[in-house]
This record gives sequence, structure tokens and C-alpha cells, in this order.
Amino acid sequence: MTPLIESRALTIHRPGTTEPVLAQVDFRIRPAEIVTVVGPNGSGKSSLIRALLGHMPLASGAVTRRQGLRIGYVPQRVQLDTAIPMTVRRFLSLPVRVSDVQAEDALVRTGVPGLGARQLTQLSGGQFQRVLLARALLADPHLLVLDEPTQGLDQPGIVAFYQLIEEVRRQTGAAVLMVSHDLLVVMRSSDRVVCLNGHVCCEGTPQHVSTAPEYRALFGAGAEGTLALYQHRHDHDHDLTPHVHGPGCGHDHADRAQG
Ligand SMILES: Nc1ncnc2c1ncn2[C@@H]1O[C@H](COP(=O)(O)OP(=O)(O)OP(=O)(O)O)[C@@H](O)[C@H]1O
Repeated sequence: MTPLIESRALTIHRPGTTEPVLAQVDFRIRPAEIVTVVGPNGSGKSSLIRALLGHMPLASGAVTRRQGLRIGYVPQRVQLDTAIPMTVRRFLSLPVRVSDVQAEDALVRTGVPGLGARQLTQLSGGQFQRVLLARALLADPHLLVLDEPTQGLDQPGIVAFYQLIEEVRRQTGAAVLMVSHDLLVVMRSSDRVVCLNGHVCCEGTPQHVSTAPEYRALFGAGAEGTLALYQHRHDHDHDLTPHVHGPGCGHDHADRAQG
């Protein structure tokens, strides 16, 4: 299946230097996949997202986006100018004007119906994330890109948000590319996990990544047992990419089981 977005040997340097933020990253996401990028702070997750979206220059390598690809993007940070009052309804019409019916429909789909008249500054963190998701869905995206969408939410809020993401994927067939630190819940919701630390350390199904030595080295050996509690049970098959190692991993993986 043709990937929606693909990178080959993607390399990014810190602005104005030759110091790599990301080196030789091969990445792809296919239709209807949920892929989560994990990694420590500063490992290049947001940079990868921005480069894949074409918001950041590459030092070398290439990014290919499928022609006509519609992307709904929920950025990591949204700067709200609290001096300028803005209702949810108006926010949903930025940058593309939508009808009242379309706006309310998007709010219903993301579980926050009737919030249109509310000021953005009067929303809870969870409501705001759902409004951001509603706005992203209004683009009728083939691919939803979410950069740490559950920041500031409590654990039930995080679980509910990821359930919503899975529901959106089920309803729309959109692929989902996420960055997250909420490892346990994310791993449950993802088809494939990419573990990043300046390069791709390991990649595969959540079950595979959770037992990979590279992942455990980054997140601690205790992570494995806990993750087992959260294993995502599929009732369907996916065309999964097998485990792939990035350059610089420096270990023998000839006997490693895939996926
Ligand atoms: N505009 C910038 N100018 C200089 N350095 C930057 C810039 N943006 C990011 N970096 C650096 O690039 C590296 C990767 O940052 P990035 O935000 O991609 O990491 P991240 O994995 O998303 O981190 P976090 O989990 O903390 O959000 C970091 O060392 C960061 O300091």
C-alpha cells in the first residue's frame, strides 16, 4: 500500500549548525495506521513531525507526501492570545471557514457538543484538546497528526482521548501519527511504535518495542512488565512493518523476533 508520508535518510541539523537533531530516519505511515513516536525529551520527535509536514528544512534525505494528501494537524502548543476573545465556533473557522452545521458536527464527533459559543479561554484542558481535534477533523483528513495531544490531562482524560482517537480512525479511516509521552495508553492504541533518540532506535508493534533492549535502555526495564497489562488486542490484521534498526544502534539483532 502506498505510504501517505515517507521519509528516506531524513537528517535535520540544529539551526545554523551541522549538529544533527535527527540522523538518517527512514519512516513511513500507511492509510488507516495508528503510529506513535516515542522517545525522551529532546530526542527529535516534534522535529520529525515538522519535517514530515514540510515545516522544517532537511539537511539531507527526502520526504515524500502522497499527492493530494489532506492532513489534520494538532500541534504541541497553541499560543492563545488571551487579549483577543475568541469563541470555539470562530476558532473552528480558522483558517478555513466552515458552516455552523459542520462546526457542530465536528464538536459532536469529538464529544464536546454545544461548546460553540464558549470562549476558548473558558475551556478545560480536555475540552480544548477535543476542540483542537474537532478543528483538525474539519479538514476531512487522510492523516491526523497529533503532537503530544494529552499534555496536561489527567489519567482518565488521557484514556478517554485515546479511545476517541481510535473511534475517529474507525469512523473515518484516517491514519493517525502521534507523538506522546503517555507510553502505556499510547502503546495500547497504536498499531506501530517508533522509538526515537536522534535516530530510530527500534520500531515495530507495541509488544515488540516494549521488550526491545533499546526501548528498555531508554525507558527503564520496569516498563516492560507494566506494558504487558496494556496490550492492545486486535480483532483484525494489519500490514505491519517489521522491526527495523536505525544506524548507530550498534548491537547484534540477527536473532531478534519481528513484530
Ligand atoms: N528552534 C530550535 N532551535 C534550536 N534548537 C532546537 C529548535 N527546536 C528544537 N531544537 C532542538 O532539537 C532537539 C530536538 O527537539 P524536539 O522538540 O524535536 O524534541 P522532542 O523529542 O519533541 O522533545 P520533547 O519531548 O521535549 O517535546 C532538542 O535538542 C532541541 O533543543
